[in-house]
Amino acid sequence: MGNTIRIGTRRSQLALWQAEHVAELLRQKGLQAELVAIETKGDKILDRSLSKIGSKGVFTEELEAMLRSGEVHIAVHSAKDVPSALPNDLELIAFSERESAYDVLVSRNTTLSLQKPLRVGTSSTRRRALIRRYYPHWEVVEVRGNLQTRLRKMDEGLCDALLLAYAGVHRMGYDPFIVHRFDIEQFTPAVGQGSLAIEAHKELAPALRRAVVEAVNHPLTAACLLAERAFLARLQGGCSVPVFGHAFYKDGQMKLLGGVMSLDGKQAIQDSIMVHETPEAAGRQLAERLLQAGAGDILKEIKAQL
Ligand SMILES: NCc1[nH]cc(CCC(=O)O)c1CC(=O)O
Repeated sequence: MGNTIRIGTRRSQLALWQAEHVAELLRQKGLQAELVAIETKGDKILDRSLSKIGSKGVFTEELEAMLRSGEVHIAVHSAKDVPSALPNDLELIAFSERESAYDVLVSRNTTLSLQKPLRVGTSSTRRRALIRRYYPHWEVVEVRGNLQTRLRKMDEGLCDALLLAYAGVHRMGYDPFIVHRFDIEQFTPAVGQGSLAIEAHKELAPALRRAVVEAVNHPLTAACLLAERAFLARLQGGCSVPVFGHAFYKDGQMKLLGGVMSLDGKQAIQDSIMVHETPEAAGRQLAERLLQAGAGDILKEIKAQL
């Protein structure tokens, strides 16, 4: 191929780690790769909660423009940050092998008791709702920004602990500050959590596209992500809505968990499905089941509140 594959990425340390991870996977296949890092709208807006910015894709728009102009061949995203509906001319061509998808509680105080009242920082409505439901004695503090910024805010006293994705905490080397790991069945992660999505223009040269898929795509993870994203697409939940979905393999069989929760955590509709047909069909089917059980009313109420 000869040419260097240019990889578009955000500029946060986590995004750079992730893009470098993809570059490394490409290099292991004998390809050349370099990063092109930019600052996105989502990185700049730190004073408003993400749920209030409204449109999804605040982390992806600028990278998508670079895919269209040809400045980069592929863009690396946290799969969780990619909206379920993509622009018509772009597609996700690969999903990396998923890191453990669960959420963790991070604190400098490693003897923290979860039974005590705590001020816990998050900016995710999913995590806020889950805290309200399962840890009602905690106070939720809005803490935004990249991981380093959030940790600094915690150190400045804004909160006692942060609720975060293990994947990011681990990639940044903050494992020593993990004080609790949440159960996936109870504290179900956001769709895509822990995996990286590779986005490309539909007209990317076929040989290049094939090489990237070959080097980066992890078929079992990709199958899970297809189920989760079909589930999310049917419910039209973005990162601003407490919708959660997580697929995994157990004994060679895929299982998809999914649910919707009201912002105050009081109403929850959740269910699971064993995936026998295509992952997409199972994702849609689980979403239909939740809608029949009343998830639509919860979603409508949430959208009116935001
Ligand atoms: N929306 C922020 C975001 N997007 C991806 C990750 C973590 C890495 C991952 O889920 O792969 C995070 C931080 C967090 O939720 O704690």
